This record gives sequence, C-alpha cells and structure tokens, in this order.
Amino acid sequence: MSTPLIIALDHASLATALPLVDQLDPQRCRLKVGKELFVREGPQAVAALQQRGFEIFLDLKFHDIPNTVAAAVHAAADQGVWMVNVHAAGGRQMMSAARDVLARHNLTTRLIAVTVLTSMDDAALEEVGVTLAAAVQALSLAQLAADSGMDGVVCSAQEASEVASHCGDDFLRVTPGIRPAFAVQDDQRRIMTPASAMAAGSTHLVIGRPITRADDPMVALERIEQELSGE
Ligand SMILES: O=C(O)c1cc(=O)[nH]c(=O)n1[C@@H]1O[C@H](COP(=O)(O)O)[C@@H](O)[C@H]1O
Repeated sequence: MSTPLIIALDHASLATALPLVDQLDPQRCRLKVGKELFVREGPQAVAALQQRGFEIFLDLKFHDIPNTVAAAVHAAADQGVWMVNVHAAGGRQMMSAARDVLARHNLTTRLIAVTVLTSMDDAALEEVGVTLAAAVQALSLAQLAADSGMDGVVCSAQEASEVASHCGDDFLRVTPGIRPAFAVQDDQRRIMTPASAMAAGSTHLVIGRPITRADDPMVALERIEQELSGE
C-alpha cells in the first residue's frame, strides 16, 4: 500500500470510532489505535478494525525496562499489527530487546521509536532537563534508534529530512503534528501541513483531530488527499 496516511482514531470507544471507520477505504489509509481506545476496548478494537481490512499502527509508546518492553512489543506483534512504537529515550538496551524479540519470533511488525513528542518545544524540553534544541535532540535519538535496529522513528516533519540524511532513506519517518491550513494547532507545537511534510521527507503522516474533529471528516480527508496529490 503506497498511501502515507495514518488516521489517529483517538476516540473514547469503538462505537464512536466506527461511523468514521466505516466510511474509510483501507486502500487509502491506515489506522492508528492509541492509548484511549486501547485502554477502553483492548485488543478487540484492533481485531475489529483488522477485520474491516485496515492495517493498524498500535501506538502505545512503550517506555520501561528492556524485559517489560520486549514482552509488550511481542504481545502487540502477536495481534498482527502493522506497526508498534516505543520511546527512544528508553535507550539502546530497551530498543534492542524489543527488536530481538520480534526477530526471534519472525514477526514482521514494524518497530519504530518516538524521538521528541511533537507537542514539545525547546522550552518544554528544558523543563525536563534537556537543554538541546528539540530538533537536535530528535536527531540524536533518531541516530540511537537506527543504531538499535529500529525500522524508523516518530518525529516532527520539521526533522524528517535531517533524519533521512543521517539514518538513510529506508528508515521510516512517521510524522504527527500535521496541520492542514484549515485546521487549528491544538496542543501540537512542531507542526507542518500535509504537503510540506511529504516534501520535507516524511514517509508517513499521522493525522487525528483535523479529520476526526472536523465538521465533516470525509470532506477534511478529501481536502488533505487533494493537497497531497497536488490538485
Ligand atoms: O506516536 C505518535 O503517534 C505521536 C507522537 C508524537 O510525537 N506526537 C503525536 O501527536 N503523536 C500522536 O499522533 C496523533 C496526533 O493527533 P492530532 O494532533 O489530533 O493530529 C495523536 O494520536 C498522538 O498521540
């Protein structure tokens, strides 16, 4: 599937997500199941979406000791999800343990690492003791993720081209913080429009509220697809 679009289903329940899901075409987007939906509904939400033909990015951003994260990543991959993520700040040992468990069980789930959350800017990072600029810290964590055998990273589109030049073109750049011109910024800080994010080297775009909270989600999605196809 060549579409870069991943729609973030940040819904309170499967029942509230399905009216949107049932209008979507699994050939034209993937779906991201995150903490809220997964904590409320569990693996059955993932299964219900897979049954409808969608590839799932299970976004639980694991960050714990290596043994715990490896086991959680294994459990996610056993559900047949397309992609799962961990926090790069969990370190080399944690990421390597997660990678190794997938390799040992011949599981093809893509394993990516979150660098610096797109909701954080330089000032927010400084408050948690990181004095590097967000872009510099993101690049450094991307390099660590690549060295630890990750398939790619979650980063801001603003960092995607630098990540590609340091970590290689095959290294995935999954970029949230996407805001079309018609959408509000919400709690995101390091943002880009869909077309500029692709031009800047993103391989995948994670988009939630600009679609899911739009008055007409399908119209919002069509506008984004048109922007991406250059119409
Ligand atoms: O890992 C993620 O998907 C993620 C990482 C990050 O740095 N920033 C970020 O926004 N996300 C997720 O991407 C989605 C963005 O949603 P919207 O801001 O509504 O488009 C949310 O589900 C976030 O949890």
